[in-house]
Amino acid sequence: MQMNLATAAGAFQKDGDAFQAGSNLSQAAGDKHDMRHDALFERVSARLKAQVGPDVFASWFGRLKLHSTSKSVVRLSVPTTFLKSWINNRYLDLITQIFQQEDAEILKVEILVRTATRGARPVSQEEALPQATETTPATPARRPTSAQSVASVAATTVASVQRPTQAPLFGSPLDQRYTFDSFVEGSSNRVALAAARTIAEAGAGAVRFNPLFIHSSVGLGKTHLLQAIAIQALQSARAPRVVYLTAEYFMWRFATAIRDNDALSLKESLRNIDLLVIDDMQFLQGKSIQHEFCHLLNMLLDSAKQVVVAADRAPWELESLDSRVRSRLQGGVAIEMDGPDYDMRLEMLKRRLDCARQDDTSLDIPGDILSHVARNVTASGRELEGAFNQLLFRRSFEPQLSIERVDELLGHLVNAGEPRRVRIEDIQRVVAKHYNVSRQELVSNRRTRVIVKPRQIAMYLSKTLTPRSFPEIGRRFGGRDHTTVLHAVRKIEELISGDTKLSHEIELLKRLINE
Ligand SMILES: Nc1ncnc2c1ncn2[C@@H]1O[C@H](COP(=O)(O)OP(=O)(O)OP(=O)(O)O)[C@@H](O)[C@H]1O
Repeated sequence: MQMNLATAAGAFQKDGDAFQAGSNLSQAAGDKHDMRHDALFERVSARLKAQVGPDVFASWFGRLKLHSTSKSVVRLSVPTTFLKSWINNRYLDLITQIFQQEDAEILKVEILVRTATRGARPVSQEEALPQATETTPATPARRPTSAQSVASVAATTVASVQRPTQAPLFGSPLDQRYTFDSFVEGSSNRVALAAARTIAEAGAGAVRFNPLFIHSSVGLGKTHLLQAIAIQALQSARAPRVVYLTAEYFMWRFATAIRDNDALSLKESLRNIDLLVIDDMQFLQGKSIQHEFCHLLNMLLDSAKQVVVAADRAPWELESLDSRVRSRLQGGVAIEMDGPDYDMRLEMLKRRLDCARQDDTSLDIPGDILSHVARNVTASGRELEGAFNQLLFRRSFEPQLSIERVDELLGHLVNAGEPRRVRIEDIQRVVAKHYNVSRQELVSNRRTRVIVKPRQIAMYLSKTLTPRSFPEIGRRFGGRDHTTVLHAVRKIEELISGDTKLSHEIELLKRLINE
């Protein structure tokens, strides 16, 4: 699972690279900024970085570029509509202020979307599509018309926060503790959080990423984030009709409706929702249920209603799903979340303690114990929650918990779920050595049999031994498409099932890699 700061920052910047070439061209064609302005931009960037901190800067401003300048207007460009909207909403005043401190003549700063600025024509929000993330496949996003803007969703509630005048539809219960306020932000989830907030707040002019697909391994906050979207949307003045469901609940509800001959009215009630939030998508099963879901998805997306989905894997890896559902889910934006780092884990524990203190003000867990737990319980938010509950429970009859005692109590959680991290480079090195080829050959374009098979085995091992996504593995093998990796993994799986020699060979390679 990899959504570290660099990839998070890169996630919305895919077209940035495409622009690089364009930018040179446009400069050759006489872009209106000179060395003086470049230096000004550099100074402003440095001050901005100092002000917002390197993490935030890397996430949101890493690909901010100077586009053009006139006497009083500075135009900056970013690769995606999402970034433009984000910066406009949150940082434009600050950026303008810094520019003005550097050059008092500057009156205005404008942010443009880069791909669209290539032709020197700033595009409107409606024209610019949200760009795919690094984990988004090439399938082009559908382009809703401006009249279909998700930003224009109107409103009612469905789940637990209901407007009294509206009859509720249906939904899984929302946990009111799962809010944006209680969600700890960090480099591993910054992009997902930003996208989630944008959808929940979606006012006029909001950017559309539809469907938004959030994926991560277990316990990393998908449910928390999805519920936060639903809760916040329900609180908004626009009062959208929100349905939050787990895939299992959807299945159960549809199966019951079909059994009771009530499917029509259920479908009718779902027609009018504005925001559909579906959790644990990997559990959606059954041909007819998937057919219904596909129908609902098509209907909502076609009428530009927002859909948010979470699963434990990327949309194209949801192999049990009907290909039409999968394809529709791939048409939006997929964002992967990674595990929390130490600072995030510590912050999660502190927030939990603050929360617990609201019920019992005498509660206290010393800072050194909290940081010890944050350092050692690394697997996921869920393990951390378990560790915290253990501490709280124990503390009531063992008030003086020592670090040693904490280790004893939490032994089963320490480093749980985190086997030694295997790196793709290690896999490539071991496989290359074993098959007597070079690492360069493994990642090259050569398609001779002696290279292709080891390459496929290395890809297979990368998928099974690391949490990397198909696109990421593809990139690490010479920039190949994710479908090539998928094909390799399937091929090797198939071969292993009928070829004992190969299966032993792979077991041996696994042992060598893990040594
Ligand atoms: N960034 C975060 N900030 C605060 N709490 C978090 C964060 N990430 C995870 N948690 C907490 O960790 C616990 C597990 O998170 P959650 O249930 O949302 O994970 P999940 O990704 O949906 O897992 P699963 O795949 O098993 O459904 C929850 O109590 C959640 O509040």
